Amino acid sequence: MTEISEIPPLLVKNGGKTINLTFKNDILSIAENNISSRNILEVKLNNSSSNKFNNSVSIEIKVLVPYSGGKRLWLKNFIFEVITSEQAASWVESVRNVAYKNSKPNKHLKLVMNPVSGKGRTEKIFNKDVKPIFDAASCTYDISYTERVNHAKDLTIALDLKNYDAIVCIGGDGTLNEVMNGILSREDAMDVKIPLGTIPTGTGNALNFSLHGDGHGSDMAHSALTIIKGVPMEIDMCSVTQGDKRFFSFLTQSYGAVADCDLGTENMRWMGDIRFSVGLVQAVLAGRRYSCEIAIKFAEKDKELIKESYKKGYPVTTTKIIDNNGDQDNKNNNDRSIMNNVYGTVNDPIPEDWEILNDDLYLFFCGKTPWVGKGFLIFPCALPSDGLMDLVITKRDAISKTRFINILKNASTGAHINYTELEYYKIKAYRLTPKNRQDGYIGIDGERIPFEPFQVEVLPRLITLLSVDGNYCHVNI
Ligand SMILES: Nc1ncnc2c1ncn2[C@@H]1O[C@H](COP(=O)(O)OP(=O)(O)OP(=O)(O)O)[C@@H](O)[C@H]1O
Repeated sequence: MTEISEIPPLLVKNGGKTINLTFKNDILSIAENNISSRNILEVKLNNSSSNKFNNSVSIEIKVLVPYSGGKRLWLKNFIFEVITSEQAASWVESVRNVAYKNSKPNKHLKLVMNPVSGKGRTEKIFNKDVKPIFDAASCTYDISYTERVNHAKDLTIALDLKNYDAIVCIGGDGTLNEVMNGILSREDAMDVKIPLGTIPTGTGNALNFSLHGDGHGSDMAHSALTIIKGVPMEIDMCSVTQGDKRFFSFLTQSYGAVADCDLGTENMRWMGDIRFSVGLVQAVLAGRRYSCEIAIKFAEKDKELIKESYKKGYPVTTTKIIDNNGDQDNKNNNDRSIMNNVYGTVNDPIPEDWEILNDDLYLFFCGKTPWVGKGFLIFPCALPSDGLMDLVITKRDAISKTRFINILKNASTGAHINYTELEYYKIKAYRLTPKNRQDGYIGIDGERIPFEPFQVEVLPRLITLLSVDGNYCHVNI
């Protein structure tokens, strides 16, 4: 806003009156709401033969105006007849410079569209809610439609990236996961800097909630705006090994009640978001026993320290948070050649300094993003590139079923982590070996993987996203 106030006022005609057009007064009063430079999509001078003013020059401003309590944005065009066209030309230039101070104007985008994501209305949603905003910002694009599982990954591997300013996934988190795995499977993976954006037409859209918070996470206009005006943000990726396979996760790995409710409720998709809550209660009441051995390389065990560090901005230099084993190098090293696992794979012996837990659990949930769905802020201290994963564990013998469900209800605000029965850690790596059952659910970024041991570690800053301000949406903990 400070930059906007630096733009001098411009005399224009509006409704027969001559007014001083400034962003602080006139545009704001017309829009009856606050407009920041981020919301200005395009401003240009027109010869009035093409609009309602005769033989004069007009100024046209396309902005996204907040409405509905600021939760939604509405695309509006304002047109004013200008008094002096020379003065107007320099005014337009100033506004453009402010509006695109931190981002490239007129981006050319690669859109990867999953037509079956969410309720299968992806293209309709795009055409109605997103395309007009991209057009208003003079963004151009070409679209590839995914036709099968892993198609987004294959498309990304084959993509000529130099043609684009960003890759935009129009779908859910599964589509994003495939595109990220596609980038990291390319021969030039270590040199790829192209940022990813997301239009949340999936069912969960965890990344978009993490970028924009609960209020704006499912809003198409906010998401489009972040693609147009967003700031690059590097994120860590979790390298997962299972059997002889290796792949990447950017959101979560889950075992226990949350995995069952996420993956075991495909038949309830018609319910939308509610299916997760219904599934969770079902899974817990069914009294399933989630036994496993977990070997963990801890970084920080003290919940209060984790919260304090988050408030101050990770990473902090407490003696506890920093461990060695070459990891410190990893964390501070900008060299993206660190695609190799520091801790080997699930087929190697467990490193000696890892701690082993053998417990029956309700929940094992590990992740890199604060929100894992609307109203589900399970990892409030998660950060995009602290080189660590956040881990939530609840042991069966520590808590009753109803208490567990009640604590998880508090995950809408992140307050669940204040309950002593819920363990919250920062970790570097772990191996989970399911026990006592032949089959069950293990979820990686919300997709099911075989019910077999798997190992995960964090590799720093491998993918770049477009974000609102270079961080995930701030959480008040
Ligand atoms: N044409 C297609 N037909 C069938 N499956 C597809 C097709 N295109 C993509 N897929 C698969 O659809 C799966 C789900 O996609 P996506 O995650 O984007 O949507 P979602 O499941 O609705 O959202 P979320 O993951 O946020 O819950 C992906 O794993 C992808 O492989």
